[in-house]
Amino acid sequence: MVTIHETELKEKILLGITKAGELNRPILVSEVNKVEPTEPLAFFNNGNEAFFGERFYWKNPEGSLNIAGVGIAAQLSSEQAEGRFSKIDRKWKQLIQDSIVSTPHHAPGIGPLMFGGFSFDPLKEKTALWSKYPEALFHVPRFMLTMVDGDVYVTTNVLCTKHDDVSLFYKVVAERDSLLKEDEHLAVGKTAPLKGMTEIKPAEWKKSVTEAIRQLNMEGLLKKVVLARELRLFFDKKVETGTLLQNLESEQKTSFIFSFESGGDSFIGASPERLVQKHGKSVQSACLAGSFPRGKTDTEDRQLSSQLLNDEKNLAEHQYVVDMIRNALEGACEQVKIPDKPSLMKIRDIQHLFTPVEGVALDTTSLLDLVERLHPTPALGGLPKQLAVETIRELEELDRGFYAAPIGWMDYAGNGEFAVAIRSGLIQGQEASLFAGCGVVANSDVESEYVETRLKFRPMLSALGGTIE
Ligand SMILES: C=C(O[C@H]1C=CC=C(C(=O)O)[C@@H]1O)C(=O)O
Ligand SMILES: [Mg+2]
Repeated sequence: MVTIHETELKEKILLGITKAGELNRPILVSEVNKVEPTEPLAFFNNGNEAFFGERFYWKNPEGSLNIAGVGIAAQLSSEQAEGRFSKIDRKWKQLIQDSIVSTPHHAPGIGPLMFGGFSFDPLKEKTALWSKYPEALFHVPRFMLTMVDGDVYVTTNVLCTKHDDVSLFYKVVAERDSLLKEDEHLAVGKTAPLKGMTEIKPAEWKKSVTEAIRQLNMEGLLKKVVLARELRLFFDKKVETGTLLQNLESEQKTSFIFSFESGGDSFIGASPERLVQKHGKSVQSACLAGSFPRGKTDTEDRQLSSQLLNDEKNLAEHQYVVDMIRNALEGACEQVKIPDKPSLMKIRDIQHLFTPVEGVALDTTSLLDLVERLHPTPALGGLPKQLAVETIRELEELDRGFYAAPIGWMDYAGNGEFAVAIRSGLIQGQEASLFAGCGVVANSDVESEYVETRLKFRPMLSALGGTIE
């Protein structure tokens, strides 16, 4: 049980209500309290009854930052295709500019923060699958538990309007107390039994890969295109997302673990791929493309690793990503440092070619500028960017929604981090869709690409109690 001895929130909310009247717009009031160690996943689970559909969850691969958001104080969204990144950036800056923030604690990820993401391609025709997720969607949580390097903080965010009164304070404190006083039971065990699964149109998918290979061999501009497909799962009961997150955490220890709820659906994943992190001026990104299976024994695994590091097709697939990320960041950074050769990232179900990227941002560069420049990298779209996205729009049957797009957070100081939402799935009650794609280049082989996508379904499928060869 966590107790917060309230000091200033009431005063600040009353101030917020007055300011909202003066400026004639809602004012965000935010307070941070340090609390006894509490698991963010337990806090997330405590919100299951009262706040289902209004939560998010985030854990970085290093395990140094773990955030759970419950409830929605404010929502920022965009249905526009053009300028959606800068629109969200502007809306966030406006909200923060007038806000009243009360905190003696300063670190990326505590205090007012928005969590959410963007769709992969706003110009792709939409299906019912992603009806709960617009082209850009961010939530400022009502309550947020952040664990930073082992210390735990609760942020309370209240959006005050001129019509509110002091009862708002009592309501918020009662909600927060009930969230924090719940028995912090960690969900353990199994998710709902898996009843069946269907690969969505695998033959059509292979045909589009064949067509992409044909186009890549035409001596045109297109160098690489990433094509993805869907696996639909059916369960006996509603999937417990808290349990799913716990399974992902224990099975995918070095990945970003994320969940973002909207209107009753949950978009969840264990992504190994950082799109970009910005802390102050320091920028980190990563190139992750080129894949081989893991070996069954150490010897076989080492053999596969050395083959991957020397495989021409995978090295080409990887190099396109390195070149594009260098280009994208050079316009927004003073310095960009990238090693000459890739190393390996080995995760439970697969191994990848990996090149880390470091930069120093220009003073004028915001995190969402970097996201816009990078999305989609050739690990998710292809090369050249525009042509690859158009090719995907035409050849791929899947409505990607938030799959393969940026997901993450940005705080009031402009710090934040976005992962690429791969190894992910959309949970819809008793059903789920998992997504996996692969980088197709001129000398790709259709059958091997198909097998590669099967490997990429595994992290989510295993955490949901399924298997695929
Ligand atoms: C598009 C996906 O993976 C990307 C990231 C790493 C390796 C990839 C590859 O080797 O094809 C993909 O570019 C996915 O997992 O759905
Ligand atoms: Mg590949």
